Amino acid sequence: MTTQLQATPPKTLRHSRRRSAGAAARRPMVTFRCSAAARSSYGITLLPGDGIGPEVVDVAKDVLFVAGAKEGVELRFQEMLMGGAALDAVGVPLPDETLAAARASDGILLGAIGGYKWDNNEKHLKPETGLLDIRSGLGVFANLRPVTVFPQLVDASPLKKEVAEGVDIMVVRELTGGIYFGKPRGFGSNDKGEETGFNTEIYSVSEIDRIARVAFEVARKRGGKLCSVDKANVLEASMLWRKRVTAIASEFPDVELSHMFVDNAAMQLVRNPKQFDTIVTNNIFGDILSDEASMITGSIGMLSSASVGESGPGLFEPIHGSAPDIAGQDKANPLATILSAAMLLKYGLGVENAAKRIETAVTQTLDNGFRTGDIYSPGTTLVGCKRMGKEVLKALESQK
Ligand SMILES: NC(=O)C1=CN([C@@H]2O[C@H](COP(=O)(O)OP(=O)(O)OC[C@H]3O[C@@H](n4cnc5c(N)ncnc54)[C@H](O)[C@@H]3O)[C@@H](O)[C@H]2O)C=CC1
Ligand SMILES: CC(C)CC(=O)C(=O)O
Ligand SMILES: [Mg+2]
Repeated sequence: MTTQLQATPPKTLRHSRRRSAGAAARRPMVTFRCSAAARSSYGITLLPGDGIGPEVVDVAKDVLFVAGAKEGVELRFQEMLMGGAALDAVGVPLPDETLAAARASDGILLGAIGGYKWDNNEKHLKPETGLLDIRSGLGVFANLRPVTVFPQLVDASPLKKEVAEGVDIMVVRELTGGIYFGKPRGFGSNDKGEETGFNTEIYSVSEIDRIARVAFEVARKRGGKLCSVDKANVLEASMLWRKRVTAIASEFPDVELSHMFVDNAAMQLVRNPKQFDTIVTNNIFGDILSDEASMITGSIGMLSSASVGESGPGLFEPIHGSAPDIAGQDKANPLATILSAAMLLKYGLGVENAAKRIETAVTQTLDNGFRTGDIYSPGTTLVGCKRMGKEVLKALESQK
């Protein structure tokens, strides 16, 4: 299935202008939609990465291919090196060829990167640096992480049934700014000669405004409620964040905006997650809160994500890491990556019917009682990563 890719990537976000009068109406608005002309053939870059990454991508690739074919869409795959696998093969975590191939493709499906072997590498030779570089290299500043409790998995959640059931949150995480990218950063020493390590949390107005607009757009299409999570009681970067999110709210009078400090948000997600509809937050808070929120659904192995920018292909990946503790044992839950493939079809290519097919096949597989270890509960059938993939494929193939 691996072939050469064609260029002409679709735009995943586009700027448009409202036609009505008024200052707010004249401001550019980011619209979260695919603007690609419908085509029948797309090139997808696969970045399996490390640990369980290749296991889950292998499974999701087949599901993606079949879902596309069912809708008359041909998907051509090209696998590229990334993360520790790239370090071992060519000495860098993000080879130029990988970034070029990703940019020239129509969508990117990434597994996960990282592992003990590279943990003590210098910063520029860490798999994680490759991940940050591809996100910024593609300009995918908006990371959407849906937190959806499948009714079949309510018992897998560590929360009480009445707290977990029906939870449906979209976390919109800023992905290419903040403390993961801020300068100065590094190691130094203080006036006592003690070694120090430091990073910088920094956001500009334009970075906040664009992620806020995406989040308001997303909230508008969902339950109309947006909660902005920050630490504006302490951090200057958060004070600016809150000021700008509040200012952008005037462009979206139909969306109800609230603000919450991140420490409270972490607590509220466990106490009463159903109070949230859409959450917008910075890079590091979004990283941490989405891992926390994943457990409401039963497992981190259930959470997919879509990362999109103003133009160019989107990056689609499960929110989990390379899980070295279970790698190579066929224990990984591939559903987060399979659902990321569905997001690729929906947000990346605009082939919404194919995305729905995958979602239906996942639901069917859970209805049929198949569970990997992380979402297992008594009375269900314990399967490995490969078998789970086969069951999803079977459900997909049985669709008309
Ligand atoms: N996007 C990425 O590629 C990410 C990479 N990482 C990297 O991954 C490596 C491991 O990091 P950890 O902190 O252990 O986080 P992790 O997300 O890899 O694993 C945390 C725990 O969740 C379990 N888990 C994760 N995904 C699972 C799945 N699909 N099915 C079943 N169980 C699953 C793991 O077995 C582990 O017990 C590190 O090198 C880290 O830097 C971490 C997060 C994101
Ligand atoms: C490995 C980090 C760079 C990122 C991360 O944990 C994430 O994006 O979820
Ligand atoms: Mg993370």
